[in-house]
Amino acid sequence: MSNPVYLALDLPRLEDAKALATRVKAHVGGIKLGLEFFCAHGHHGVHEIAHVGLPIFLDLKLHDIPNTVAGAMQSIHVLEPAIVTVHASGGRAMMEDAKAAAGEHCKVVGVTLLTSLDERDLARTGVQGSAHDQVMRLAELSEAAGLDGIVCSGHEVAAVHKQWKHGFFVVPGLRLPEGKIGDQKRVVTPRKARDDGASVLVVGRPISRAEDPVTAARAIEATL
Ligand SMILES: O=c1ccn([C@@H]2O[C@H](COP(=O)(O)O)[C@@H](O)[C@H]2O)c(=O)[nH]1
Repeated sequence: MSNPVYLALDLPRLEDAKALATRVKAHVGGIKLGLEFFCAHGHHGVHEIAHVGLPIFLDLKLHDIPNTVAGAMQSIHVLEPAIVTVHASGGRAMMEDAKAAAGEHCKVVGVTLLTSLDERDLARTGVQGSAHDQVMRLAELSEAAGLDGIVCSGHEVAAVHKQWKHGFFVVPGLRLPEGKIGDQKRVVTPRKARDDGASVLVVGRPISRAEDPVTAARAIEATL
């Protein structure tokens, strides 16, 4: 079985990002490039990281009117990403158009509720009910729109997996028991997320900010 861990390269300097990806590449299954990286380094940066030889996950969390999101998907097509994210709250038409504009080999997944949010945050955005219900609702909408899967926390992945048998589930907000949680709120261990049905485990700072990133990546790998 291939390594489900994708390293989130949330680093401002391209040279540092390349060096880290090269160092840990034997212990992760892919590289996730998000907004911080893409805003700083764009297509050039993605090409540079692709030279490391691992699948690229573009976590751009697209969220706009359908025509604009479809245009953005077409613009990143040349980068041949394995996975791209859109916000499921962008609605069914937006997700349908995003999927239609994606390349044949690119999985499009819908972000349900960010792992940095909890029920209180959700209520402040005007959404009543539990985090669990919000994730289940947006998972259903993502499936109806033809997406490949969703992004959710490890708290919900077992329930989503039960409802969407062949879905592709990306789980960030992962920490070993002794790890610093930081700005994340809905957190589980990588092992629990995997056991509950996650397809991809996103790990950033527990590796990128570790004193020895190779040892940290190996320690996570050893738990799986
Ligand atoms: O709900 C979400 C969606 C995306 N992310 C991204 O995952 C990584 C997590 O980084 P850590 O350093 O391991 O906390 C980061 O790139 C986020 O943008 C998420 O955390 N939650």
